Amino acid sequence: MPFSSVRKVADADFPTRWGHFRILGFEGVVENPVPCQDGTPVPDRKVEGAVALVMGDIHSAPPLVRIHSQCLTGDVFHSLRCDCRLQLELALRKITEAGAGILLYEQQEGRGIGLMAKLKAYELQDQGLDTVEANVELGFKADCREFELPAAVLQLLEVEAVRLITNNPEKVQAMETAGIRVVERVSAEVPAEETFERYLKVKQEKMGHILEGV
Ligand SMILES: Nc1nc2c(ncn2[C@@H]2O[C@H](COP(=O)(O)OP(=O)(O)OP(=O)(O)O)[C@@H](O)[C@H]2O)c(=O)[nH]1
Ligand SMILES: [Zn+2]
Repeated sequence: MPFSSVRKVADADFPTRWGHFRILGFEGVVENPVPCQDGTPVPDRKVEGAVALVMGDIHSAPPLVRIHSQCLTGDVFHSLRCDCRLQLELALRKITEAGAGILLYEQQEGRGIGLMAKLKAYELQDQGLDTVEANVELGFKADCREFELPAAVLQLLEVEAVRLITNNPEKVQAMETAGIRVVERVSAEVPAEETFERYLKVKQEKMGHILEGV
């Protein structure tokens, strides 16, 4: 389900607490998106946005790249139900230390089910279901994300090979399928807090995440 058009809509200066980036905005059209929830009709096409924080020379060698999926609860409120915020910080630190890299922030909140559905999934998790079972109970797949837009953004940035910061082998596979060579997987593992230990265990056991300390 290719993007018929991906275009850069903005490119601006972006100082952060970690280091000095440029912030780029991209927009793409997904043709025939795959349905994610049982019984819910999907439009023929939808417009999606993604943000890239870019630092340094990203062309003379495969750059560090983090594809971070939106997690309002973690990224904004520093939730300790999940490891997202800590992973975001880890990635920004690694890129800054390397002096070069790309953080792609894509907007498939809640592994693509959306914010309200994710909050409903949290309710179900409070009743004992795990992160996968809760999605399924709500009629969703365990993971509804598609990574064509991040891959297309990398192609637009003329980046063909990357060192991908992730614990998720499916993300590596998704990049390779979309034509981005992953020359190295760089671990995105963060120290487990008690509040999200079980969540990590489920990601390891049911979603195949590579986690050494869990
Ligand atoms: N549906 C759902 N989404 C969640 C839950 N907890 C976190 N998320 C979302 O999960 C996404 C991040 O995916 P993860 O499974 O944590 O990690 P990943 O991106 O697959 O892999 P890494 O690259 O290793 O981080 C974000 O969009 C979060 O909003 C949950 O309990 N239910
Ligand atoms: Zn999260």
